[in-house]
Amino acid sequence: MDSDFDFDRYDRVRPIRWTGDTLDLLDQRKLPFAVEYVHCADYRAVADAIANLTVRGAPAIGIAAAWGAVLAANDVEADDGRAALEALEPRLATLNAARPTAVNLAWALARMRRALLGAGADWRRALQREAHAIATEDLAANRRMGALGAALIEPGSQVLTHCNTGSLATAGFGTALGVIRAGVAQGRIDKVYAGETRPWLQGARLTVWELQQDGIMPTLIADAAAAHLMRTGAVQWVIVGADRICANGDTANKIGTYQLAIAARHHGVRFMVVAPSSTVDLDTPDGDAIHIEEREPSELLHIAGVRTAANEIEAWNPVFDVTPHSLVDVIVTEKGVITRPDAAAMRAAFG
Ligand SMILES: CSC[C@H]1O[C@H](OP(=O)(O)O)[C@H](O)[C@@H]1O
Repeated sequence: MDSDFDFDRYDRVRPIRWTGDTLDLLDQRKLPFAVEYVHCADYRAVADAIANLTVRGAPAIGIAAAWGAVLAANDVEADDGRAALEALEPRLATLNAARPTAVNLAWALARMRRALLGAGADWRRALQREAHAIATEDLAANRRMGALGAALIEPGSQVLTHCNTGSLATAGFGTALGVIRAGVAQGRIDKVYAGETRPWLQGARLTVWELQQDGIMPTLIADAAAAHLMRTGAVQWVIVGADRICANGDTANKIGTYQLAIAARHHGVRFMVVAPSSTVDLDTPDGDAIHIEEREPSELLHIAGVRTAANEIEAWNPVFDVTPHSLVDVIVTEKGVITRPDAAAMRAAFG
């Protein structure tokens, strides 16, 4: 992106703040009508905040877990990093178990383990440095992806996005929403449609609010309106994030992404997945191997605490789905753009 790109104008939200003693997390359960922070003083509070979606978004939960590992060390005495890791391992496992689908949790905690194994008596500083590096690298990756993804979008385009993949889901700027921010700033994107993203409403509550902070006014649509919108010819790209990208290019993302990809292919709308390389998991061969998180049915049966479905019924609430690589036109990471992703292309890019 041009050196004069005004990131400050297009990146005003920070969901994660390390104070030196606590991890302060913007409570995304209360947005857009309340801006409140939860102050986590120990690793259990961080694990709970990840599990209950106080903080959410694949890169953001990895960053939160990294700072959770720093908090976990507060009452640990050890002569070096290896001894500290032995004492910390059960706590890292608690953090890792908070949510299963996004690989970024495991990736971030693996980096924290490596930092400890290489540390001597200064292992606490090594942990803090690593957590800070993970967040700093994520922000830089997002800004790089913004430039790479926006360059693929023809001026005058209109796009559809799903869920929230912005500053709220990352260290800042966002993944798919970072591409959209950059595309708007460069005059390539004229209109942004945002899917509401039931049942947790990340689109209606988070993406719309986040873009408003930047002065970008999206158009909200019901998830069920997406295929009809594509049929009208109104959008040229569907741009989404990812929680795990497999060795063959299959991607797990927010529930509803798979049907967007099917509709996009049927209507000749191009489909872009944007995620940092920390979301790429070459150890997972394909989408069938991904653990899809299922959350409480109550999240589907209520909106804002008000029951919206008939009483005494069953509900099934998977919160991710898998889009096969064959339906993805491009994957954008900070390392580059992969066109028509498949196992060979993933090996060439990341192997
Ligand atoms: C850049 S965020 C990636 C990903 O995370 C979101 O899921 P959740 O809100 O449940 O954490 C969504 O799938 C985004 O696309």
